[in-house]
Amino acid sequence: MAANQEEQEQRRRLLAVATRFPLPSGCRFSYGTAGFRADGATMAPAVCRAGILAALRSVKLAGAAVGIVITASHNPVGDNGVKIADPDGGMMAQHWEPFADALANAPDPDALLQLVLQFAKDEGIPLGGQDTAQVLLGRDTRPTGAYLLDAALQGINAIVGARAIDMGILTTPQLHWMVRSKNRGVKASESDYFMQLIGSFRRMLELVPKDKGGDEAAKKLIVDGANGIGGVKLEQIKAELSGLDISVRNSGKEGEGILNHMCGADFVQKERVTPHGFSPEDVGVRCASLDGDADRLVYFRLSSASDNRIDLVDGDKILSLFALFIREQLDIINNNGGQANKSLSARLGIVQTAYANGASTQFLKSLGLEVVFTPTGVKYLHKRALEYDIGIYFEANGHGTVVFSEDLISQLESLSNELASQAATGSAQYRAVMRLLLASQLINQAVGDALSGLLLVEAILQYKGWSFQSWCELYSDLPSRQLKVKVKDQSVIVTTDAETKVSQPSSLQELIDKETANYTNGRCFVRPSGTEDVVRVYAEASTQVEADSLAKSVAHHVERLLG
Ligand SMILES: CC(=O)N[C@H]1[C@@H](OP(=O)(O)O)O[C@H](CO)[C@@H](O)[C@@H]1O
Ligand SMILES: [Mg+2]
Repeated sequence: MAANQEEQEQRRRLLAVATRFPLPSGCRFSYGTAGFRADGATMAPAVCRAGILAALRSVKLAGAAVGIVITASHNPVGDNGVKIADPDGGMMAQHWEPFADALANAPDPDALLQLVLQFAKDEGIPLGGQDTAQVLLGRDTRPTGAYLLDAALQGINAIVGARAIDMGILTTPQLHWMVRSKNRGVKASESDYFMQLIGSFRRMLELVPKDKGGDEAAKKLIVDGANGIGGVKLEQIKAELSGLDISVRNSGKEGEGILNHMCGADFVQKERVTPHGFSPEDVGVRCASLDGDADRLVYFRLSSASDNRIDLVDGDKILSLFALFIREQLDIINNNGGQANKSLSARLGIVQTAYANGASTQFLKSLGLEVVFTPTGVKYLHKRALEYDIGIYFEANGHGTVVFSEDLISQLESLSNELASQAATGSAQYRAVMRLLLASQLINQAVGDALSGLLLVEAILQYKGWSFQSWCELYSDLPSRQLKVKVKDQSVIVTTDAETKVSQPSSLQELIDKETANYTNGRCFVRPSGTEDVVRVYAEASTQVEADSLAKSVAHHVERLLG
């Protein structure tokens, strides 16, 4: 096609697709903490436009694969959403979010066309060429998933030269992993993903010290699959996880229950009660809970047969376990009889948000670890973690992972080769090097992944010979309370210092300070949610009664000031 014809074709396609997916009146989409989310039945225009956006992103990045995930994570089953993964498997670069918002809210076909043409011109995106973009798509088990997949495909196909590849029904982290792998030129199918997880898990178990493993009861694990895709995938692979005896509840099977309803990681972490599908017979057994798209993981144990209380191990304690394990391996490697040529220089960093329990931060700092804070949302945490050789990040709600720098991986590889060539594969140092290399393969470095996180937790518990109880006892959580306040306009609240302080309205911060000063170990902050139409209030104090009371009084101020 001649250049002019290509341009005409590009215009025609954009106008046609925008005409097929008009924006319903009164709808306003915002790319929020984790993409666009709303009632699934209203999402098609936003998802179609996310398709256009993803294809443009791929053209901009010279045809590197970009991902689209259709999911609303832990939200109720009627909701759905869409988010875009960049070529490295992480979240879409934040400087494209204003364009994402503008595109999703373009009021009519002509406005949409002009917006795309202008943006392409400003960003230097060459439109109209052949084979210019590839977009991988995945969706969770929601009933609106197939319908929204079609909307996304139509959006992608509206960009001339773009190719859509439907990867099927997947966990969110699987799709992120596939995008990352494809762009690194390694095999990127679902079976490659499972092979990597299962293979590295098995090899980690082979490195468990002989006096630690072997306890049959410790192998028993019950997993709450939130009636979502995580349970389905775990059922598929659990027979191959030889060191573990897993049973899946809320597995997503027909008739077992509703997605995220009274179950799943968000429910367990926020409500702190036994999820649906568990019985008094499960008291004392180690349990894990995934969210609806399996990118969050928390652990718990039923405390007693007579009520529904649980002992919770949240993202902060998973992070602490990972940090201890990694630090221990680095210490073993570097404590090698002073052979400087065989040591590693690795900067280990921990990234948390203001929602991290204060006791976890104190614990990590007491180990001498560097702990930094970012605003809420994986896009911030992940980016910060990449600044270290090993960056570990977790949100308290269980979303997190570990990222390893390329440089550290090559240092580890050459150290392992060197030790192997000296017939030192039985040495403690070699085994520690291998544990780190295997952990870097087991953990999903693209994004937080409940399945890979769960396998790393299980491998570490076996390595340390720890029960759930020993893990729980790492430190005691400070009592905390989270509340949601509905206000007229949540965007009135502006925060600073990684969301720990309100800068506007300034009178609100003064009130928070005044209330907090009344409590021993009091800590409190408020911020507008990026996924729900609410203001969130978080409070911590020495007792539960005090944490509740601090949260309540601050919530009251928010209500009074913002209406
Ligand atoms: C307090 C809390 O749990 N906030 C969650 C929630 O964001 P909000 O912006 O707070 O609505 O959803 C995000 C996406 O899943 C997750 O990253 C974040 O941690
Ligand atoms: Mg999720």
